[in-house]
Amino acid sequence: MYLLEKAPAKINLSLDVLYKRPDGYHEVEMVMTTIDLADRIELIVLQENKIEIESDNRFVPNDERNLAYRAAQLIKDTYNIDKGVKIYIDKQIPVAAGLAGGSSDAAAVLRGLNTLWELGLSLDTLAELGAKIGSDVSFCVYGSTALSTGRGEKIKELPAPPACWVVLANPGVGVSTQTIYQQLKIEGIEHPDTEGMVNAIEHGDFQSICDKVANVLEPVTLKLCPEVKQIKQQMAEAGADAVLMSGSGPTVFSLVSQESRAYRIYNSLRGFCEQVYVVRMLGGRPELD
Ligand SMILES: C[C@](O)(CO)[C@H](O)COP(=O)(O)OP(=O)(O)OC[C@H]1O[C@@H](n2ccc(N)nc2=O)[C@H](O)[C@@H]1O
Ligand SMILES: Nc1ncnc2c1ncn2[C@@H]1O[C@H](COP(=O)(O)OP(=O)(O)OP(=O)(O)O)[C@@H](O)[C@H]1O
Repeated sequence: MYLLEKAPAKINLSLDVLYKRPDGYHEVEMVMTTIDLADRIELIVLQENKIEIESDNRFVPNDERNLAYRAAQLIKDTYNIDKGVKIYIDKQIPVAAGLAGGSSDAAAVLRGLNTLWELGLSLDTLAELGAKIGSDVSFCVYGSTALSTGRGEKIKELPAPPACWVVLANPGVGVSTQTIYQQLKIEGIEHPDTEGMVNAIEHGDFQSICDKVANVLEPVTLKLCPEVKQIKQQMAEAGADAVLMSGSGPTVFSLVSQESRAYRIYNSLRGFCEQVYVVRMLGGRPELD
């Protein structure tokens, strides 16, 4: 038995940190949406009781450090499954880039194994399981657009933002999420207008969405990775409607209402940046089979 599952990347349209919690995590308020840059996850049921990971990307671990492996292990342990699975990861999302590649792979494995092993679990149950793997996994289980709170695992679905183009540029250096949160100084943060962003999305107001994009982790990553500033400047000069770093970075994205301008930005960054993409925002939730 075999199943193919798409694992789309996310971008943070706004990211606020409220305080550091006693458990070491940070209380956040984030608006996230999925884009059509996606890994392809192939799942093949094995009769032997083991989990195998294979990937074409040398930065992707092939053992229990892989979030996709942990997702399969969690499903097996929770529901006493004594079958195995081979997981092939066709990596399209840059690694350690602030685009939740690993989290989305894990979410795709949760959805896929739910189908393959006929477990009949709801998306809500899969999202609860996902929170045990990582803070971004619950969002990735649902996909679409959402306000995430708590440490990121509490999800309130929002309507899809107005259709637009998203240009992504990654300087080709990975950034550790843990390091960025550790170096954030909570006092003095200029908090994004999260409520305003949610309103803008609910009203389908593209201009207001562009005005309100903000990420409190951006200045922290900027210090470690000055390329982020250069990419932002170049995107703005080439005509982006909005420019922001996603998650803990270092990927920078532009929102652009017109295809021709999106390609102008893309062309201005090619050669300067290792990985540049033009994609669309996705809107809806994935269907369970
Ligand atoms: C930066 C974002 O990607 C934005 O969407 C997320 O907040 C991070 O999500 P993630 O990579 O799934 O994070 P996890 O794997 O749960 O945690 C990685 C590390 O980031 C830090 N972390 C993460 C989430 C959070 N709300 N507070 C934190 O302080 C912790 O040090 C943790 O050890
Ligand atoms: N399936 C996976 N794909 C990519 N990296 C993975 C995967 N599983 C584990 N990892 C490890 O996780 C680290 C972070 O990778 P990932 O691409 O998920 O980062 P990210 O996009 O910055 O995540 P986030 O936006 O959730 O903080 C990598 O350095 C890698 O070693």
